[in-house]
Order: sequence, then structure tokens, then C-alpha cells
Amino acid sequence: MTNHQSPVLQTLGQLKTAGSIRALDYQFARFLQEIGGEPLTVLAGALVSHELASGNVCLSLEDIEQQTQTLFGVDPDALQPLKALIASGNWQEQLSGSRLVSDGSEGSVPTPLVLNRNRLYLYRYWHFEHQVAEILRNKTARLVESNTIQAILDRLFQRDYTLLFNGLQTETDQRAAIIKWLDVVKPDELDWHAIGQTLQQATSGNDLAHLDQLIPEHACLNWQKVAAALAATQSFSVISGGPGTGKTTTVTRLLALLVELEQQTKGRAPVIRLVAPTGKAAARLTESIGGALEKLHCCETVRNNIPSEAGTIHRLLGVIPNSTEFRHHRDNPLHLDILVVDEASMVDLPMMNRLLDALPGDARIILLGDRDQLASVDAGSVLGDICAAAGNTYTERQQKRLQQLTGYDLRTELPESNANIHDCFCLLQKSYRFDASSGIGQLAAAVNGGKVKNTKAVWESGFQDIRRHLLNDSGYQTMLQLCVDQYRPYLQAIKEGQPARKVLAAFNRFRLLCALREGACGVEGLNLEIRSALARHRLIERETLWYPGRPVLITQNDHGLGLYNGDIGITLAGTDDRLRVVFQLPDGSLKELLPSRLPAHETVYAMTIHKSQGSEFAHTAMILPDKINPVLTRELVYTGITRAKRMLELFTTDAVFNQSVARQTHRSSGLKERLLA
Ligand SMILES: Nc1ncnc2c1ncn2[C@@H]1O[C@H](COP(=O)(O)OP(=O)(O)OP(=O)(O)O)[C@@H](O)[C@H]1O
Repeated sequence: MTNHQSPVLQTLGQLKTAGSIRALDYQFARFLQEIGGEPLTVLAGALVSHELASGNVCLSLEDIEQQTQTLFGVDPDALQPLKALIASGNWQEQLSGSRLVSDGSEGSVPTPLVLNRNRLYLYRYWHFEHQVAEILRNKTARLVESNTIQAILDRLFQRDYTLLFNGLQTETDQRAAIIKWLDVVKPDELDWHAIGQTLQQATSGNDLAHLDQLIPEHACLNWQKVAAALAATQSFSVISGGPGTGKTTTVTRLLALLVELEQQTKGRAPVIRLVAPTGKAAARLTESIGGALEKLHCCETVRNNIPSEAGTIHRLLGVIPNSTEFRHHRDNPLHLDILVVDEASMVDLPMMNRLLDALPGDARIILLGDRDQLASVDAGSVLGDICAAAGNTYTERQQKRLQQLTGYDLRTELPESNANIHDCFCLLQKSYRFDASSGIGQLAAAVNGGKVKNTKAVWESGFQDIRRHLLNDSGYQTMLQLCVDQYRPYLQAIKEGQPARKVLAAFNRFRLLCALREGACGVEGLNLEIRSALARHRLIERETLWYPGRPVLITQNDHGLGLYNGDIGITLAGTDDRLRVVFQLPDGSLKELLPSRLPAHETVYAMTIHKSQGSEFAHTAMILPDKINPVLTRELVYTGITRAKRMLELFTTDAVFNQSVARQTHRSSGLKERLLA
């Protein structure tokens, strides 16, 4: 009874009833009070727990002291009874005096809360962050045999003159094209007259081989080659870049290098595993690694030792049914030498901790991902924090090492610290998928830069692959019609009795992405609207829950069934006329289930941008709500745009789009600081 009478719990109880905080936040505060927490500790505990729901690993006391943050995101009037407590002076000093708060230093007794460098954590999350930082900091540089690596790198990253020859046929400005294709960074040092003559006389790619002498490596800078060299020198590395910048291509060449080296030195190939956070992302990685393997300049024994299939992180770690624990951990580590994690921006702090914890001490780990995409759904922004800590410069020792391995001049200003993290990161910026005539690539870059006027210039440039529609009544109808037109082919494929694989592929060519779940512009409202529109056009049946063509998105992992949050299946009639939902698994096989056996799911004509991470669609439509909302950020819009491969249609108002682009996500975490310590 007394618990409920404390002003802190009373106010928190009201916030819970109003839906401003979760029951979990309230319960945690109550627990703290029951074990003797002071009023400020109880309040701070509820705040940390509440922050986790927004993805923040910790609570920044500095933000509270400087009042840059409204507590619980509510009107200060709702916290009136706690006004004196909130303003009672230095939170850091008061909290560090609490029995329930420790500083997390070695040997300290575990407490529910940890206060470290002005950041307050739940013990569990402090532990995750601390451990991730420790493991990464202990993954140090590797000894490399420069000459051997250099020779293999030169072969793996040799110029493709046939590609260049074909590409040049459509270019009007040959000099600019050469600079772009061969990554020339010192054009003034080259004999352009001689280069021009070579180009003029060439009748095939072979005739361009003379450019090896005319455009030597030291006048160029191929960041893919730098990334591979860098990853070869480190036990831990990150290769980041936007869509189509060649992350998979680069990592495949890197793996070829590592296999070749290990075969030479140890007489055996390393055990390599490729993983991604979702089944969809794993399937995409499998597809693109297959393409990259074909183009490798290496012998068959090397190629055969690079896996052509990727799996999910869950599967790698070994799910234990009905448990949150995994089979592999520190005491039962994974059996591998090299681990590649794709779409690493989607990996949250607890999962990254599990993965690193299960990694054998001498294994390499390579993270691939786009640092500018949305952070993980759950707490943390691990990839973003690592990239921010690394910065864009290398220590002197790494600059020298990379220059030796690649032949490129990588001298730049030095980072402020000598921390190893600076030497673990490479950013790929040139897209091989989108050229200058692609609006999608330009728009993504402009949104990423956060300058509204640059995005405006892109919209006004007349690109054919991006289209913007004003979101008003008529715009909304246009969007519904677009969905009908774009979903028609897969529904027709079903009517024609085409194989399930073809139906799934046809469905996956188009998707409508939403920022929100609720409302007319959210997933829930739009799925109903699109369904009605398809029924009006007699493409699907009316008024049944299950019908041939119903696409469903799994929203909960079911390890027993092998279906995971984010998997998409289509309802089809079996030979016995019973409906089944068909999924394509990461290894390409099909899985059929009766609707009644499905784990939690929902219809998926429209899906959230969050859930679309790790997927791409040839034609993507994106709708932003008609009013500004806290979830609308630059990262969200960028992630939506970069799902589109060939065509992007955006439905929005100027005000909402511009405000979204101007706003950046911030997630509180201490990982960057720890990696630099
Ligand atoms: N150096 C290169 N020269 C020519 N083509 C390249 C090069 N690097 C990548 N590509 C091509 O660009 C396309 C995208 O490459 P890749 O799949 O490696 O990029 P990614 O960054 O992994 O893409 P995603 O964002 O889809 O994960 C592929 O068709 C690939 O063959």
C-alpha cells in the first residue's frame, strides 16, 4: 500500500495509465522502491527504462541537467508533483550516493543501475555495452606479410578493361569517365594526350591494357581495395557504404585473399560463416555473394572455400526452444575463423553482445552495413557508434601499412587519438548500381546530407526514376491505383497457376512503405484500403480473411517452424484446394504452412520502413504521414529511398518531407567513448 502512496510512484502510475510510459517502466520503478530506492533513484530508474523503449541504451544526465530533454516526453505539467524532486540539484551526485547505483568498475557489487561518465544504465545494458567495447578493443591488428598480400590484392582488384571499354561507348566526356571508372585522384599527373590516343585506337577491352602504364595505381584510389587491405590487417573491421557501393563484392574478394593466405601459411582453408540479422537479408546476401563469386579472379580451390550461402545470426548462435539463451556463448564458442555480418546496422546492442561473446578469441569479424540507415529496432546504434568512433582518418601506422599493401597515397591528417578503432573502418562511397543519371542515388545522397535545398534540386532535375506526388485526396487515390497496378502481375500469376517461386518474385518487385503503423497513411489503414481496392478490381476475393494472394508478414520469431520476424509469405491454394502460405527460406527452398499454424503475422501490401530494412524492391513507393511526427527522421527517409532499385515514388507534403530530412536521430549510448578510451 505504502508503495502506491509515494508521490513518485503515484505520478508514474498516472503516466502509465495515460500510456506515456510502459507497464514495464512502472514495475521497475516499483521494484527499486521496494528494495529501498530513494525517490530520485526510483524516478531515474523509470526514466532509464523508458529511454530503452526509444532505443537509447542509457540516460544522459547531462541532457537532464541542461533541461534539453523533456522527461518521459510529456508535458511538464504532468510531472508537477515531482517538480521539487526533479529540480533538487545535482542528479549525478545524488544518484552516485545511492546503494542501488554503482559505477560498474571491476569488483563492484552488481546493482540495478550503473552510473558511468554521467550516463545512467540498467545494469544489463551497461554490461552489454562494456563487454562489446572490451571485446572490440581487444581485437587488435594482425601481423601481415605485405608482399604476398599486395600481389594477391593486385590480382583480385585488377581493372576490368572490358567493362571500361563497354562503359566508355556511351560516355560523352571520356576524361571524366576514365577518372570515375578508374578512381583517378591525381588527374594532373597523367598524360591525357597519350590516354586519348589509346582510347581512340582501342577496338576492345584488351586494347586498353596499356592504361596500366599510363594511369598507374599511385594516381588512383580504389576504396574497395583499401577496405580489403584494411580488413586483412585487422581482427575486427567495418566496411560501410550506401546501396550498391560494393560491400559484398569487396568482402568476397577479401575472403578470397584470406583463404589464399591461410592455405599458403597453414595448409588449410579457414572456416568462414556469413550471417545477416533477418532471413530476408540473409537471402539477399546469398544472392549477391553468388554473383560476386563468379567474378573472382582466383583459382577454384579458393573459390570453393568461400561459402555461397548466408544464414541468420539466430541460426548461427543456435536457438534453444523456449529460452532466451543460445547454444553458443563464451563457454561454448562458435566453430569458425572468419565471421561476416551483413546489414550490421540492424543488429542491436544485446544481439551484438551475444555474437561477440560467442566468437572464438582469435577469430576475425567483419561487419558490413550502411551507417546512415536507421538504427536497430531495439536499443543501441552499434554500427553507427563504431563508425562515429572510427572517424574518417587512419593512424600513421595504418596509413603506412595501407600504402604498402595497396600502392595508394593515403596520407591525411591524423585522428585525435591513437585508438585502434580508427584503423578498423572503411567507407565506400562510389555506387556501382546508380550512376549520375539515377535520381534514386542522387536523392539518397541529398537526403543523407540533410540539406533541404539539395533535395529540392534533385527533384527538379527531371530524373526518370524518381517521382513525387503531393499527398492530398487525389494523391492518395493515385497511390491506391499504383498499388493495384503494381500488385496485379503477381495476382494474375496466381490465377494462371504459375509456380510459387514466380509468384513470390513477382510480389517482391513492388512494395508500399510507410513511416507509421496507425492512421490512414500507416500500415494498418493502408493494408485495409489496398485490400478493398484490389477486391474492387476483382483481383482478390472479398470478405474472407484468407484468400489466394493474401501476402503475410511474420511478426514474431518461431524457431521451431524456422520462421522469423520479417519473413514474407503468400497464400496459395494447394493441389487439394486447401490454402497454404508459402515462404521462400534463405537457402532458396520453399516452406508451406496452413494459415492456422502461422506464428503472429499481418497482411503486408504495405509495410513499415523499419521492417523493410534488409530488403530491396525494383519499384518502391513510400508514403509519409500528412503531419509531422517524432518518428520522421532523415535516417528513416534515407532507408526508405534506398530500398528502391529502379523506381521510387514518394507521396508526401513539402512540409513533412522537408522537416523529416532536417531531423537526425540521436541515440544515447556510451559505446563511442568507450571505443576511443
Ligand atoms: N569494383 C566494381 N567494379 C564493377 N562493378 C562492381 C564493383 N563493385 C561492385 N560492382 C557491382 O555493383 C553492384 C553492387 O555491388 P554489391 O552487391 O557488392 O554492393 P553492396 O554494397 O553489397 O550492395 P547492397 O547495398 O545491395 O548490399 C553489383 O552488380 C556488382 O557487381
